[in-house]
Amino acid sequence: MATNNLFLDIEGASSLICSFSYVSLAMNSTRNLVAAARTVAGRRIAATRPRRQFSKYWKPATLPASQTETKQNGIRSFHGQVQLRSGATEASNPAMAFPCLDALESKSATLEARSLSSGPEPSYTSGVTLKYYCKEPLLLDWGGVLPEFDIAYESWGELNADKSNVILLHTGLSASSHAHSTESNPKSGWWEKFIGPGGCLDTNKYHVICTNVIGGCYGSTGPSSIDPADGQRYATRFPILTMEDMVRAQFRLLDGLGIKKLYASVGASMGGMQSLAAGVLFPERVGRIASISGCARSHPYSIAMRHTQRQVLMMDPKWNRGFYYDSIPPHAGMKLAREIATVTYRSGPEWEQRFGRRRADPSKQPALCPDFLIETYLDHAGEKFCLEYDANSLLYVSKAMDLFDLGAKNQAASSTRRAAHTHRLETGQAEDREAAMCSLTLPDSPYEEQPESEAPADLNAPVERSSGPPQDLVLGLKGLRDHPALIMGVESDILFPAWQQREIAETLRKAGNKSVTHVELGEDLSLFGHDSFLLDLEHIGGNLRQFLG
Ligand SMILES: N[C@@H](CCO)C(=O)O
Repeated sequence: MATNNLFLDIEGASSLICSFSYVSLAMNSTRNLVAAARTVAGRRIAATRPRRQFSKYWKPATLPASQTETKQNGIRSFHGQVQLRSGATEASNPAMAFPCLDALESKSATLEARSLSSGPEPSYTSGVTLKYYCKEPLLLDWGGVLPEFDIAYESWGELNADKSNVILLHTGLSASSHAHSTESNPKSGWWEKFIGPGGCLDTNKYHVICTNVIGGCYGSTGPSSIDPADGQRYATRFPILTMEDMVRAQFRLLDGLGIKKLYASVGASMGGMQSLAAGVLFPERVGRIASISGCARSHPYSIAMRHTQRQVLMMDPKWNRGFYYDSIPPHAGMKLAREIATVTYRSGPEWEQRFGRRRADPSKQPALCPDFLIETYLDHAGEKFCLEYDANSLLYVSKAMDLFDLGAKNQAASSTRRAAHTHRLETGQAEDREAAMCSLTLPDSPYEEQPESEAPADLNAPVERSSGPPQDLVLGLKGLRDHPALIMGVESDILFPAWQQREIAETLRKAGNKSVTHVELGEDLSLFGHDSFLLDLEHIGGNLRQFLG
């Protein structure tokens, strides 16, 4: 039996009205309804009254006064109300209602019923796309292999005769290839206003291609795909990915389409990382680069923010170490992860203007569930996303972002690893499964705080600016010295802060690039933080249009 939507109302000292509804495939007898109500109520008040006390003291005083049954998609839901009488002394204060938790349980119940009646059915899909199937294996940077893979992609604008007008558009973390509406999928895309005839990505001139990244869940091969080796979903048997792996897969698509060189590689956020990586990996095949709100390597704060998202998700028991595809997806963990992510995507100043300190309903008592408008906004953002995107994709793609580092040392280490793994594949040596498994162990002793230096630090002292970008990055980006580059950032971005785009621009210049355009949008122009790239057509779009010519 599953239960949901419980509202508790303490009436006086001795009775409790328990409204309940639950979905069930079988249960409908009056006796069971009462039992359901008691179970539900007992669970809710367990925090203030241990359950055994509950069963001892709270007895049904009435049978359900009314009960209704609804049926949707073959799922039967029962709703009713029962009065329970208490024989216990009252606590000093009434127990609090938690509608936000009830809603979560309700969602679990609905999903459970759905999976029982119709089998698992992932809701993350963006509609019709083109698909490129690559039957050649893809060796990944950390030694994993995809024996074959699909790339979902969409395109807009005519491809010219010599295929020289292609713009490869890279997505942010959660976007699909659907950047703009198409004939087969007329829904608005995530850059609907940026792409089109005469637009920033002008489809009168350019053939724009956007792909879903490998590791994703919108048609490209990812953890929810079937492993051809055993016919089961990869789940967390999917190998660790890097940005460079995603870009290599995209270039396989370009090979398949006969496109030798891009007019431009364009992307924002994670796509801003990839637009640089494309140039670094395939300098001869990329004409120009636009990297918006991106970086040349992830910094610890952004890794930390993604770490917290992954942790809340992995702590959801429904995540089940990644093997949830036959069951209920970890929607609660996903919801929380998206709430944290949303905090990093927008900006304090925007929320100051938009929500201030307003509460959703100031006439009500403050609650521990979402209450301030900003809380209800985050709750909504989490709710919207939690079943749209595959949880394992979030883990893999976000980890790939953490691993991003275009510094020369990291590139060299990656090349060495790739050479060893290529040799293994070419000589047909079996993989050493032990070595390929994650052998990370927790440290024997917890992280220890380092002792403070003797002299007290002056926390208000101005931050010393280093004399220039790190040499490791300069060496790492030296292959881009001849590529015209647009590097754009937004002052209110806390996830990819503006200093990271300054760093890219300075690094490119130091590497000898004389065609770097660096634009930083101040708070007076763009208040939307990291997500400005999705919203600010005038400034983000305008500068991009100018750069592309
Ligand atoms: N809000 C964007 C930003 C991260 O790229 C996304 O979810 O994709």
